[in-house]
Amino acid sequence: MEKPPRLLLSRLWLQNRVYDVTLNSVVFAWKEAEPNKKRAPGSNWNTGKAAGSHGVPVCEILAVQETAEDSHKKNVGKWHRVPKRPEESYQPPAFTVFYAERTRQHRWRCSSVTFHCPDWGLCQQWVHTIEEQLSLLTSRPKRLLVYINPFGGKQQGKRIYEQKVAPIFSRASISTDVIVTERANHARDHLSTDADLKNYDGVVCVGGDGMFSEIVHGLISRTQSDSGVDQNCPEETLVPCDIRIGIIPAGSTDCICYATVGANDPVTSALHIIVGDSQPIDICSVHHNNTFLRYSVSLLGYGFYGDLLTDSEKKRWMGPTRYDFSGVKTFLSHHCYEGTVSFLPATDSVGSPRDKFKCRSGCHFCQHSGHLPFENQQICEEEEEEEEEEEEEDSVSESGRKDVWRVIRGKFLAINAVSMSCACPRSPKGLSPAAHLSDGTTDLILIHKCSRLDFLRHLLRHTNKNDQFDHPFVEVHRVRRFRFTAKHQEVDSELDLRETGKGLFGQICRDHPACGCAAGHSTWSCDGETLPHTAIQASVHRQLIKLFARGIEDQPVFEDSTGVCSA
Ligand SMILES: CCCCCCCCCCCCC/C=C/[C@@H](O)[C@H](COP(=O)(O)O)NC(=O)CCCCCCCCCCCCCCC
Ligand SMILES: Nc1ncnc2c1ncn2[C@@H]1O[C@H](COP(=O)(O)OP(=O)(O)O)[C@@H](O)[C@H]1O
Ligand SMILES: [Ca+2]
Repeated sequence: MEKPPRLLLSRLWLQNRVYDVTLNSVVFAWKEAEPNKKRAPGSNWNTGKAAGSHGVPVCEILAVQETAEDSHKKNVGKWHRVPKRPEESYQPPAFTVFYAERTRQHRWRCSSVTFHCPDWGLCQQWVHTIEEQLSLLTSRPKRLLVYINPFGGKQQGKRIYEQKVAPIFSRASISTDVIVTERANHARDHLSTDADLKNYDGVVCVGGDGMFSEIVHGLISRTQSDSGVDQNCPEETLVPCDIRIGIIPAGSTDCICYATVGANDPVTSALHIIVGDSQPIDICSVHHNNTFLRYSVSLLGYGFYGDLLTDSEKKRWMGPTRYDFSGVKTFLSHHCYEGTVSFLPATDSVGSPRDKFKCRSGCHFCQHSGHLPFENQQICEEEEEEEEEEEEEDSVSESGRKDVWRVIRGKFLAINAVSMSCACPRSPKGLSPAAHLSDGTTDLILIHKCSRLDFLRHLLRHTNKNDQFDHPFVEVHRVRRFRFTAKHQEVDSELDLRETGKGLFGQICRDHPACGCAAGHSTWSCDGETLPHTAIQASVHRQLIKLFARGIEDQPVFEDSTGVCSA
């Protein structure tokens, strides 16, 4: 590949050693000019191939500034390798470049390097030229609207933002308006009606998956109402949201952050926001008949995860450990639930949930997978309903494509639909390790009735390398739409859930220990919120929102465009 033209080349000092420092539009690099001299061990950083050679992609430079004011003495984030200054009072002209550095397990941190120049003119030339290159990076946000949930996770959201994130934003000259929420749905309501979104290049969510869900609901609702789209219509094609969302993890599960960045680390997330990353994300809309219920980004779960969540809500005071406590309790109760799942498999999708390879940064599947128009799917669905077949039902859509709705009746311990892997610290590979972030599909995981021991074996496989789908009682399908109806609703279809309410069904549940599965029903948990209906239909909307993320990187790879840069 042809090297971009060099913009600057100077011989400068770094820690009393002489370096040849270069800048082109892609890489800022420095190489020791006298490499044979004895050097302190461990002086390479992550991109160093040869000892004394270093490079930073321009797109990962956070800021540059003249160092006369001795900026590195300020308490800005967690800076590393603070350069030594000459002892004498005379301060030679110097500039500092702040950049994102990769460390272990997909974490990034702030780093900096300070070069001393022979004169101020050269120093200013470096600062201006680097600033000029940064100003060409148009995907970087300048103004952000930040929502902090002070009660998420371990109630550290405000502290995390103030101590770890705000200083880095300020270093990168990002201006922010910060709203600390005062009640649940404060952020959602503000975004869906009041917020003047034209003033911002992005929205930042400091909290967990539940808080992120609020932001998503606010933004999607706002976008649809601005475009005259009716969210209550399940077949409606929704309008994608323009504005990107950044997640600063400060919740209990933080799976959306973990599954899109590879770590749940506030500094890493802040750096992905600053460099202006963009990762589209699939969203699943959930309806009950023609009533919109919620959007799901991570886990839409019935049975095990629904019951677990319902129980854990009463234990919010426990913080994140409420999930482990309720997990054990729900596991021991071992309820299964009878019902019918029907789904439209993503037959035109090239991927499968059993694939060995995973969705990674720049994923080819996500970029190229298409999606069926809703009209075609609707035709198939109606034919399926008329025929009332139990097994598979085929039809040919108007486009000539063969669409297949499948219907599965059974007794389930869990029904999980995940539009992304749902990787999180509890399960680093997630509920569906090969799920894609933005391919327009969701992985539907059905755990049929089985023994406690078998279910435990299945759960344990979420924490090790074994395949959690390789059990006779587990099936997994990659789908575009699905429906669920609980057994009791099939028997008495006239029953109106809206009138009878959750209280009555709670009673039915307790009255019928669900080991027999005949009458009990569970609750759907949707990204940590419970849904008021058990009969639902869900549709995936491909790439409806965008995050300040880039997906999980396999191995950091840098272009070697100066002959200095490396991996
Ligand atoms: C035996 C160990 C089994 C470990 C199984 C771990 C599977 C974990 C999969 C987690 C998927 C998470 C999907 C994300 C959901 C979130 O959107 C959502 C909201 O998050 P927020 O509170 O941050 O706002 N979070 C949740 O719904 C919570 C899911 C919690 C999963 C914890 C599971 C613990 C299971 C423990 C079983 C113990 C069996 C022990 C038998 C002796
Ligand atoms: N100021 C607030 N007071 C009470 N609840 C809030 C507030 N702000 C947000 N919430 C709600 O708190 C819930 C949990 O938030 P989240 O940040 O996801 O934490 P966690 O991961 O611990 O569940 C969300 O459903 C959100 O709507
Ligand atoms: Ca997906």
